[in-house]
Amino acid sequence: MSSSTVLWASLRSSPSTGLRGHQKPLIPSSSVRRRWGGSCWDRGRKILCACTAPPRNWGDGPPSLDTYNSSISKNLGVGNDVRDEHDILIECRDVHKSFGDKQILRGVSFKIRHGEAVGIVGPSGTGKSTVLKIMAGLLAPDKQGEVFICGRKRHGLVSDEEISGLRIGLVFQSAALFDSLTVRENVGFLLYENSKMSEDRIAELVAENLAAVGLKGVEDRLPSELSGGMKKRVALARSLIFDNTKEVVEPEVLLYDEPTAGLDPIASTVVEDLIRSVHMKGEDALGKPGKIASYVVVTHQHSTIKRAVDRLLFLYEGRIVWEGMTHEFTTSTNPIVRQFASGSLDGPIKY
Ligand SMILES: Nc1ncnc2c1ncn2[C@@H]1O[C@H](COP(=O)(O)OP(=O)(O)OP(=O)(O)O)[C@@H](O)[C@H]1O
Repeated sequence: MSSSTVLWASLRSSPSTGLRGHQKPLIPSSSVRRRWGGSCWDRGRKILCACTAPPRNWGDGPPSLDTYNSSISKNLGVGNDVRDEHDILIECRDVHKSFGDKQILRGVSFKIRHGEAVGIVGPSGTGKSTVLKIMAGLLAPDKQGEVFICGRKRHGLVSDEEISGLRIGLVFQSAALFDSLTVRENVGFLLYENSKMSEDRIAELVAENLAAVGLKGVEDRLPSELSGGMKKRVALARSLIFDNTKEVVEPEVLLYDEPTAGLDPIASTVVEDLIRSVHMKGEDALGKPGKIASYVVVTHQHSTIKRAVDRLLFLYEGRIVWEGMTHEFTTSTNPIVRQFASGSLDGPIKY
C-alpha cells in the first residue's frame, strides 16, 4: 500500500466481529445507522482458528540468516525450525502471489510467534503490503503457498468459518475514520455491529480504549475535529476494542502498514511508542499491560525499525532474503541489506 496520505483505519476480523474495513461500515447498527444513510454492505466473514496460543517469551529469537542466496531464503523459517511450534500464530509457507502476469511473491515463508514484534522491510513495490493483506486474509495466495492460522490452514480469504480463536487487525496507513461518525461510534463500531452489549457498556469500553492510547474526552467529536495524530490514535483504539463479555478472548495480532510514513520525527516516535505500549510486553497509557499478542509492522523508516520491532524480515524480489534481530540489521554483511540500510545507490538493488 503506497498511499501518500498517512491515516489509520483498522480492519478487524474475528469470530464475533466479522470483517471490518477501512471502507464504509458494513451493516450499520441502530445508533450508527442514524448517521449512515447509505446502502447496506455485506457483513464480512470471519477469520478463525482453534488456538491456545500459549504465551511464550521468545528471548532473543533466531540467529540472523545473513545470506544473499534466494534459493536458501526460499525455506527460511520453515521446516528447519526446532523451536516449539505451539506458539506460532501465523505462518506463511511458500506463498506465491501474482497480479495478472506480474509475479510479486515467489515463495515467501515465515512464522509469527506469540509475543513477537516483527518488522517487514524491503524496497518499494516488493510486496510488503501484499504480504500483510495475505496474512489478514484479504488476499489469497496463488495455488502455490499456504497460510496457517494457529496451525490450521486457511482456505481462501477471511471466510474460514470452521477456524476460530485468533483476531487479526490491519491498521492501514491510508483510509480514514468514518467521517460522518463520532469518535465514539468509530471506536465502538465493531461492538455496535456485532455484540449484544448495551450502548452504555460500549461507551464505557470506548472511553477505556481511548484512554489506553492517551485520549480522553474526545468521544463526541467528529474526525474532522481531530488532528492527524489524534486520528491515528482513534484508529488504533478502534483496532484494540473487543467484546470482553465473551467467555474466551482470543489473542490478537495487529498488522500495521507503514504507520509512520510521512510523519515528522517526533510524531513518529509517539506512534512507535504507542505501538509498543499496546503490545503484551508494553504498558498502555493507563499503566495496564497491552492487549496485543504480536504485531507486524511494514515500514521504511529507520526509527520505526529501531524503536518498534525486535525482529526483521527483509523482502526482496518476492522472497524473504534475510531475517534477523533488529540490532543485526545495520551490521549485516548481506549486500542487499547493507545497501538498503545505508541508502546507497551501489549494490544489487536497482531503481
Ligand atoms: N490489487 C492489485 N492489483 C494489481 N497489482 C497490485 C495489486 N496490489 C499490489 N499490486 C502490485 O504489486 C506490487 C507490490 O505492491 P505492494 O503494495 O505489496 O508493495 P510494497 O512493498 O508494499 O510497496 P511500497 O513499499 O511502495 O508501499 C506493486 O507493483 C503493486 O503495483
